[in-house]
Amino acid sequence: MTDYQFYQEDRIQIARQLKEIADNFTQKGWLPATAGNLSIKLSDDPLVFGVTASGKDKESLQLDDILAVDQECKPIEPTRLRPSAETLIHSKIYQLTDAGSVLHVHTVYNNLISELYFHEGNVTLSQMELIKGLGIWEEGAVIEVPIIENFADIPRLADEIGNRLDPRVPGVLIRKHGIYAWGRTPFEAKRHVEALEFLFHYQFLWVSVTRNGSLPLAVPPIATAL
Ligand SMILES: CSCCC(=O)C(=O)COP(=O)(O)O
Ligand SMILES: [Zn+2]
Repeated sequence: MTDYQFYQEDRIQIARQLKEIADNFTQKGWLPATAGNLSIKLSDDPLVFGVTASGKDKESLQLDDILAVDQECKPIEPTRLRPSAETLIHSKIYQLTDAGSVLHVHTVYNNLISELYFHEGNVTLSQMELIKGLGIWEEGAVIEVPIIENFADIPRLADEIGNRLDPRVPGVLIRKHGIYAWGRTPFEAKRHVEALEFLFHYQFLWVSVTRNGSLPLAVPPIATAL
């Protein structure tokens, strides 16, 4: 039996976990138009991880839409699937952090925030209870989420993400593209995506309220008690 065959059982397991996460994010509208890619690490040394195939509709992800790749993003065995075009970013994050899972989603609020704060290089989020969802429990915590230019050249984009990672913050924004977030487990990575998305949504609405003196028209009115 080759080393790679040895991963077989784990690969079925991680395909199920990735599908569960994709289905959940789909309900939230976070994987539109085939956007997004998701991965779970199978082995540290050598680095091997399961990642979604490129161009698949992540809103109806199938278990066989996931393939296992090595550190260079090469499939570990013959397959008709192409790994996500952004697999190099996953590999970079696995190499530089203790991530066991890396998740990437495109949302309207992460795109808005990435453009609103791009020229500052990061978005500062402070004194929000949901910062604890990132595993940061100090009172009055202030964090800065890096914002990277959306380079079309993926090796350049991956290098830039690697250069800007903040070890305390499990996520980076790519300008008018989306977010990469990660965690030691798929559950933790999902929690980090959800916490960051909540914080971006809040931040955008808060800035809209305070800059314009009113809520944006698109915000539904606050429900009144019956
Ligand atoms: C239609 S989304 C453009 C590509 C992208 O940003 C993305 O997240 C999906 O790429 P993949 O190769 O992983 O399908
Ligand atoms: Zn993307």
